Amino acid sequence: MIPTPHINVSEQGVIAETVLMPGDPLRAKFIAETYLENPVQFNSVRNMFGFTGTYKGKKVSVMGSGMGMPSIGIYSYELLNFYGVKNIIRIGSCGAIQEDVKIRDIIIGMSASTTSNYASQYNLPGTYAPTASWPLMKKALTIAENKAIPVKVGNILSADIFYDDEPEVWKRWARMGVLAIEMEAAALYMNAARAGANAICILTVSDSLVSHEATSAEERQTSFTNMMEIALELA
Ligand SMILES: Nc1nc2c(nc(Br)n2[C@@H]2O[C@H](CO)[C@@H](O)[C@H]2O)c(=O)[nH]1
Repeated sequence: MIPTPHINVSEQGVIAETVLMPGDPLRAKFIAETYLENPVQFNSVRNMFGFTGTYKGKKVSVMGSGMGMPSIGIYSYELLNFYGVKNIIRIGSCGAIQEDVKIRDIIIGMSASTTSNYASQYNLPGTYAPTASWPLMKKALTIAENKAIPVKVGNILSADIFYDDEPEVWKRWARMGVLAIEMEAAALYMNAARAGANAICILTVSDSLVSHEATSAEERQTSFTNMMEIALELA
């Protein structure tokens, strides 16, 4: 059923089997123009830009996911179920909730706890654990090691709320060892698992709820070089 309601592509093969997904479509444009050879734009529906090009000769696509699980839930579902995408690599930003997780650190989400009800659609008789795909995790860690890029790997929280009415609620998640908060990974991991495909979430820490430090919006968009190198090599 293509084109899908949110991606205006009518042929298979226009979108690569591996798609990088930043939250911000402007960051997808920046990545395509900065890192890909011969990038071709394939989507502009609702300004959720998507591009396909090559990186070191490998075909790869990059497309914005939007903020929040409803948004990444729509785009990743269509990519995985209607466009033959096999691997989705979320590249994003997050807020640290551990003392030893500093701004600009790189985190890979081994699992994604969540406050979302996204899993309720599967009617499971228990608590599902949204988990990154091991083949992508193994390769990402090898790439990071070879490039001497330090990464922290662990449980992250995919929240539905950015401005929580109880501002200190993150401390309860921190007590459980959760490294950082973002708003997309859990839905991506569930969609990928349900589609028999692979997904991973590589994040740069752009703010800390512990130290109250934050990087500027400009820094968020352009200074994620290390994360990009891992993600592109992984693709
Ligand atoms: N809920 C939440 N999301 C965050 C935070 N820091 C960052 Br960057 N994010 C991510 O950035 C966007 C919100 O600014 C969302 O897409 C989240 O994934 C944070 O402290 N909390």
